[in-house]
Amino acid sequence: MKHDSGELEALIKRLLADPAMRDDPLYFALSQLWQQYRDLLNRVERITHVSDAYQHIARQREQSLSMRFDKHLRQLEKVARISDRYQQMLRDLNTTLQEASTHDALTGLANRRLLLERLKSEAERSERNQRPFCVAMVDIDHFKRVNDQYGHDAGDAVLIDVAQVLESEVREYDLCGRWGGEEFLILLPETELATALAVLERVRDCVRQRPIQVEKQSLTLTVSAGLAEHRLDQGYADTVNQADAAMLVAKRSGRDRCWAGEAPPTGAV
Ligand SMILES: Nc1nc2c(ncn2[C@@H]2O[C@H](COP(=O)(O)OP(=O)(O)OP(=O)(O)O)[C@@H](O)[C@H]2O)c(=O)[nH]1
Repeated sequence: MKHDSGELEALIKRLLADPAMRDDPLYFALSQLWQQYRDLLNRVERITHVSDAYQHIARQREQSLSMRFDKHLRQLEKVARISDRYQQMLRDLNTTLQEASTHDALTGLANRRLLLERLKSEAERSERNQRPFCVAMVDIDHFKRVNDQYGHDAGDAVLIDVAQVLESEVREYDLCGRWGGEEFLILLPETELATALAVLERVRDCVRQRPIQVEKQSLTLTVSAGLAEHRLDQGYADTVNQADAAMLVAKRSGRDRCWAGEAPPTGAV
């Protein structure tokens, strides 16, 4: 006869509870077996319980690890964002410093330092390629009068205005910078004297054609320019000096003009 486990357990309980069974020789063996069976069951249940608890803790730990991981990830993302912003700030600052060290604060044109750097590299390039380049020195005529009559601020505004005209009139590959005071230097790479003179005549004409507003008055300004072509047997500083000397000839000749090449002997103009 086959019992299912539930029926069998109920049968054993009934037998062990029956007083008439006490004298049965199998009673002792059955009760011992029953006790062993229950002890075994208790132990299995305890082990299962411990295992369940362990798995629960492990799950919780896993969950809190992933939560901790997410939190750290968010913190790292925040740090990365701050670091990106910081690096962008440094890059901007670097650009500003670079700009300030190479450009004139008033006019925004290249400053003397950048002009000298470019003159040096242009002289080297010219030697390598055996190609000429020209340097022009441009000076505003009677600029002191503007300062004297309208004040230094008006003089500054005039410098900015003239600088804009020069910058917009030279070619893209020319470099126009402020040499100092009311003097501007234009570097014309790979250009012969005749072409440079044509560019400078156009620039000069533009300044004269464009009245500048100073304190509700319209001023007509002129510039004088001196031009020199770089020679391979001389340094770029000599070329700059020649352009300066040529500019002084233009001034002495009556201003509002360009002078190209060697200065005539003293007293000839
Ligand atoms: N407003 C202003 N004036 C400046 C600046 N730098 C130089 N100057 C003035 O530029 C004037 C130059 O005068 P001068 O060298 O006598 O030359 P000029 O009056 O232009 O006469 P010519 O060059 O002979 O035609 C001086 O009054 C300087 O003070 C500047 O940054 N701003």
